[in-house]
Amino acid sequence: MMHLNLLRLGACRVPSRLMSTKSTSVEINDKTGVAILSMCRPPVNSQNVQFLRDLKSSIYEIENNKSRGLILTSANSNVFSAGLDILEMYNADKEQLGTLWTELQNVWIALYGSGLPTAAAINGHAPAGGCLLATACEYRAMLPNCVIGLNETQLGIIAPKWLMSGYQNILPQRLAERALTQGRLFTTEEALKAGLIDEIVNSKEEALEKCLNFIGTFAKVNPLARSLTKLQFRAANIKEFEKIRQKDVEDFVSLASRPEVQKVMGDYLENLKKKSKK
Ligand SMILES: CCCC/C=C\CC(=O)SCCNC(=O)CCNC(=O)[C@H](O)C(C)(C)COP(=O)(O)OP(=O)(O)OC[C@H]1O[C@@H](n2cnc3c(N)ncnc32)[C@H](O)[C@@H]1OP(=O)(O)O
Repeated sequence: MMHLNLLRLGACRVPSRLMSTKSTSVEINDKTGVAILSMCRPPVNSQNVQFLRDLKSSIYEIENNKSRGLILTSANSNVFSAGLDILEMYNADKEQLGTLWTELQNVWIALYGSGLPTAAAINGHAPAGGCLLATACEYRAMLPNCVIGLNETQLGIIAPKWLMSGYQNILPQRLAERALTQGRLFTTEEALKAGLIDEIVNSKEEALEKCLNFIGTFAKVNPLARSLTKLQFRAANIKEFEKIRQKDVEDFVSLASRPEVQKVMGDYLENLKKKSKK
């Protein structure tokens, strides 16, 4: 009887810390049952194979533990995620490129296809793969003086359709096309104006609070009805992705291993290193 009461009170249903991997940590808010998934691969949460595998397993763990929602954020102070780890794409062989891309696909489908309410507390820059993660979520709160966007064309690579779908769900077609072809990074203020983010916040705490409030708006909605409705909106993108999944890996490998694309990546990396030494 006592055990039943405890369960009703939720006292042992939700642990305060669920799981950690090498590059992620998950905390459950005891009051709300919402999971905060923090990415922690310093300095910039660049997405290598291990990081992507950790992220995927944390997302599924949160989903399987029947949390009430998922908030994605960064444990680093000024970067949400710098996107794919260019060091793992530069001078990599075809097998390594294929594995990296497959893991990026796996994370995207885990997050984009999650039935839970999802929100991104963007407490730093979110270029490329960082923007991909943020736009796979349903809501975004972001700190000022940061950038977000899909800048792939600047690296000589093309964002395939599935990768653009979060962007396309949010931005008007004309703006999305222009931003993607330009490889544009939006400042926080521009992102709010364009509708790419929902709120500008002054601290990570405020970002988390806004995300919690967003997830709280579903408190009185039947979770199954909510989740199926969300997935109806996303079904066409998911179906299309599943159809081309393998070919998409082959296309990426073929593009990313071209000498001219490797050269752009090498130069880009060198510029990044020069900038960080200044
Ligand atoms: C078909 C293809 C579709 C492709 C889909 C996804 C592709 C990608 O995700 S490609 C990755 C694109 N990412 C970027 O263009 C971001 C590059 N980084 C930055 O612009 C800045 O680092 C950032 C604004 C995120 C943060 O700026 P700072 O806080 O000033 O940090 P630093 O620039 O000094 O960087 C610190 C340190 O990290 C290294 N770094 C940064 N980004 C990456 C990265 N993506 N991969 C690997 N390494 C990265 C940077 O070189 C510095 O290293 P050190 O010089 O050794 O300190």
